[in-house]
Amino acid sequence: MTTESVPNVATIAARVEGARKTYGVGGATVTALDDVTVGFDAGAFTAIMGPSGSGKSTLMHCMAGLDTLTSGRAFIGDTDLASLTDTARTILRRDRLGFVFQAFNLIAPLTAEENITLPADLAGRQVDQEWLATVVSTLHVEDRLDHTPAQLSGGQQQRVAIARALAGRPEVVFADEPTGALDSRASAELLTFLRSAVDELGQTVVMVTHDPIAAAYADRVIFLVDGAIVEDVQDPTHDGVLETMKRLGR
Ligand SMILES: Nc1ncnc2c1ncn2[C@@H]1O[C@H](COP(=O)(O)OP(=O)(O)OP(=O)(O)O)[C@@H](O)[C@H]1O
Repeated sequence: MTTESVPNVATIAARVEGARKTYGVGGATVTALDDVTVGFDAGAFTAIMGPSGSGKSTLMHCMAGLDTLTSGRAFIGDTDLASLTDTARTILRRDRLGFVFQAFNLIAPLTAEENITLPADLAGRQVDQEWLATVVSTLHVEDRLDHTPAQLSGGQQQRVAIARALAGRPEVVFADEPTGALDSRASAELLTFLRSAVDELGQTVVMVTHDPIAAAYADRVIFLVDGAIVEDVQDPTHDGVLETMKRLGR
């Protein structure tokens, strides 16, 4: 078989196969993920939605090596997370993934720039200055780099947190309710920047959200109910996402 005959499939940045996650034992067992198989394309922005308790965070945490599956497999690129020791998983998270959480988790006494380069500095890694300059200018924080978090607005702090997540040029950025603590203007700004990280910087973003407006920024939305994927929508619109949420009765 020549390479030309190999179908041109998109690269999958992260995926789970037959993922199950249960908590507790005996009668008190909760099934958080119930046989989920899904892949997330590299260079795409995917949202994960679903009602409270449907398994969104569990799916993200198991894919990002923050938690382990009860059965099934989780991969970052070609790396099977179950094949790694705890230490190797920690290093994979540090070196290959980026995280944006609802709480910005910026370090107060450090400047924006020091916060952005902290993960690389802790790992003893060189920061790619050219990439860093592109990231900070895409996020419009280049004139705020010597400010401390207290001197920045909430939206600016969140952009610095995104710059920190992107600084190591991660294979996947996992964002858990990144707009949860922001007003609508700062949310729109943040989502626009996540969109540019995908469109202009070629990054891969997977975002958990409850917000149909936020989900409409994504290329694709998957909906979870009771730990299973019930809808998988390409090019979502705000109205379409609302309609799906209504149809799912949540
Ligand atoms: N550490 C845990 N121990 C026991 N049960 C848990 C634990 N973590 C999650 N669960 C249960 O697993 C199910 C899925 O939880 P998960 O946090 O993934 O849902 P979610 O969709 O992210 O919810 P939310 O939108 O409220 O954050 C829920 O029933 C939850 O109560």
